[in-house]
Order: sequence, then C-alpha cells, then structure tokens
Amino acid sequence: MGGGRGASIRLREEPQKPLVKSGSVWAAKLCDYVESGILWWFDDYSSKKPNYWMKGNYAPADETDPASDLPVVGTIPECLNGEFVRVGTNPKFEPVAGYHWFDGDGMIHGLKIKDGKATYVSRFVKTNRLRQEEAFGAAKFIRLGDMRGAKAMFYFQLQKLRVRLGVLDVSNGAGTANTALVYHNKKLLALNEGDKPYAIRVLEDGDLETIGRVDYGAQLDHPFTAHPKVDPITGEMFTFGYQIDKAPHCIYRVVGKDGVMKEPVPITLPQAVMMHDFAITENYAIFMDLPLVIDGEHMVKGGFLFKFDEKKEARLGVLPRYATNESQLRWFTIPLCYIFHNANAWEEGDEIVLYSCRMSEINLEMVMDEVKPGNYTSPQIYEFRMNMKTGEVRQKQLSILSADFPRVNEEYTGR
Ligand SMILES: CC(/C=C/C=O)=C\C=C\C=C(C)\C=C\C=O
Ligand SMILES: CC(=O)/C=C/C1=C(C)C[C@@H](O)CC1(C)C
Ligand SMILES: [Fe+2]
Repeated sequence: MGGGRGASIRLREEPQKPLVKSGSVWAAKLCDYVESGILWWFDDYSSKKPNYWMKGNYAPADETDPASDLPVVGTIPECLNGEFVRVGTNPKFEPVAGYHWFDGDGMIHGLKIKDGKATYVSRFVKTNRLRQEEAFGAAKFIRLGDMRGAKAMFYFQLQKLRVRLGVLDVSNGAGTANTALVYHNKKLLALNEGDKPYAIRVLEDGDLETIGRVDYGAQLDHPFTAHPKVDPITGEMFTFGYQIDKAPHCIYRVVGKDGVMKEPVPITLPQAVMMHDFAITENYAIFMDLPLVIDGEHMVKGGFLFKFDEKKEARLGVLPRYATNESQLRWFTIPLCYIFHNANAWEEGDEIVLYSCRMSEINLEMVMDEVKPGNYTSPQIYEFRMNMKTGEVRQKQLSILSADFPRVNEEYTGR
C-alpha cells in the first residue's frame, strides 16, 4: 500500500517502444510452441468450437474513425451538446484457447452531439496488455477463459515463463479497462476490477485517446473496482479494490473532489471473493462479502477459478464512509445469494436501505458457454434493510422480473 499523500492524479509514463525486446522474438516463439503442446495435450475443446461470447451480438468489432454528420431522424435539440460514451468487452485478437466474456479488450463507443449534428467513434483503450499483444499481432496473455480445469495450472506457468523470458511485461498491469467508465475530477476513466484505471481524453472531433494508467500520484497500488461511486453533493469518489492473492483481500479508498486519494482502509475478508460492486449512502459505504470464492483446488479438479460456495456466509458490511480503519465495520448476514450490481442505497432513520440485483445462486461455469434459461438463475431486484441500532437485516423481493446492470440518475447516488 502506498504511503504519503499524492498531490493530484499522476499518470505513469510508460515506454512506448520497444514493446517487443530483441531476443524476445525467439523466446515468444518458444512459448507459442509450449502453448500448442498444452492445447494438444488437453485436446482443448474451447479452441475448436465458436465461443458463445464471440458470436452474434458479442462478435468482435473493429475500431471506427470519427464518422461525422451522421443521418439524423427528426432533429437534435440545439441545447444538447456533449459526448455519450460507453465501454464494453471486445477481443482484438482471436483467443488461442479459452475465452470468457470478461476477457475482451475494452472498446469505448462515443456518440458526440454538437450543434444538431452527430458523430460516432469507437476506440480500443490502449492498455499495456493490448499494446503488447498489438506488437505481436496475437493474443498472448492468460485469460479468465483459461482458468478452468487442470489446463489452467499450465496456463499460469506459461504466463510466468513469458514474463520471465521478457516476452510479456506485467509490471504495469495486465487489465483490459473493459467494464465501466466513470467521470471524476474532470477525468474520464476506463475501468476493470483486475487493474488500475486508464484515463481517456475526449478530443474536439469526438475521438477518444488513451492518456495512460492512473495511480493517483503513486497512492494506488492495488486493483480498483469498475463501479466506484461519485457523491453528487460532495464531489468525492468512493472506491475499493479486491485482491485475490493477499490479505486483507479488500481495500477501501476515498478520492477527494480534487483528485487526491486518501489513505487505504483495509477491509479484512476471511477469503478472497469476487466483489464486483459496492454502494454508498450519505454517511456509509457498503461492501458485499458474498460466497463467489476464488478456489484453486476447485479449478484444478475441472471447475472455474470462481466457485459459488454454499457453505460460506453471505454478508453486507457497513462502514462509516470517512472511517480510517475497519474497527467500526458492521457485518449483516443475509440469505445465501450473489449480487453483481447494486442500483442504489440511502438512509431512512436507523436503517440503511440497499436495492440490488440478487441471484439466489450463481454458477459461472454454466455461463462460460451459452446463456439460456435453465442454465443460470436470473437476478431480481431486492431491497435490503439494515438496522444500525438493532443489528437486524431484512430482505424483500421487489419484482419478479429479471433485472441486472441497473442505472439510476447519478444526482441521486447514495440518497
Ligand atoms: C476478475 C477479473 C480480472 C482479474 C485479473 O487479475 C476481472 C473481472 C471482470 C468482471 C467483469 C467484467 C464483470 C462484469 C459484470 O458486470
Ligand atoms: C459471463 C458471466 O460470467 C456472467 C454473466 C452474467 C452477469 C454479469 C450478470 C447476470 O445478471 C447474468 C449473467 C449472465 C450471469
Ligand atoms: Fe458491472
């Protein structure tokens, strides 16, 4: 964890060239042979059949240079000016073996509207990972899709070999910036929970340019969630990161309105879990310790690295949002479930209210291939009420409809 206070967002200056060091071309070839050996040995089916997450609506798309003066049906109100941006997962290079929906490179799509005219653009986030794969013209990094079954152990070793031989450099992260965007302190950030944010510049013609990886003046030295929350009143950004390989497994951070990141607050978890989202209220931050655990043994026996462990508790943790340590963190045990996304949270008297997309269980192995009714339990909107006085928690289903990826008007975040 970084010590001291950084003055403002600092972008890491990373070498642009050479991405492929002399000598590493042969080492790269050697590793590619090792990889084909692994695939031959495991007779890998995923490389033979078209992946569900690479077809149809999910099929990879090329970049689009700014296409201006698009045909408009009706008229665009003159007062509407700005750029709507979204990010999604889009693999630039054909995966060699496994592929998971969360593995694609981050591509940002922008729709700029100015003076009644519209421009569309799409650009990859130029992550350190993508820039290295571009230099080879091929996929080289280990993917979540490879983290299933005994083959995964060989893939972890292969990635280590590529790093040791100087084929790949992971010292500046290996994330994809593919999950979500946040705008804070006049900076647009592209996020993935396995890495630090990437800052993006929106150019005059609507084009999108990657500035670089953000470490908040060397304050940030752990992964950063894709779903931080910006308080609409104070302008602060509340965020956290979960770490698979080391305790405390979760770290809470506050970034001031001025972009200065405050000291880390450890959130000690008994075991590493996939903690995809969290929530804030006016006075609290809410963490989700849910039983989607990281289980290497399960993986080696044929499963996926992330396993829903029915024997583990599901808990929501409430911490005063300016706490400097975890002594005031209160855990509320809830019925077994998994939650990818929260809609919002707020306070009502002694109660903290949280609206979430709750699944009674999750089997990520089933959705590595086709997603269809019957192979996963769909999420519904639930209300959780945590009483800070009595310590009680209640849950209520609000709708029978399947719902996820919620958005609320950000002027109401935490209220
Ligand atoms: C766990 C992970 C990367 C770890 C690398 O060290 C990435 C997970 C990504 C999850 C996503 C994109 C979830 C999206 C759900 O809405
Ligand atoms: C592909 C994967 O691992 C999980 C995908 C999903 C979500 C991110 C949200 C959930 O509502 C649906 C589903 C397909 C499980
Ligand atoms: Fe998400």
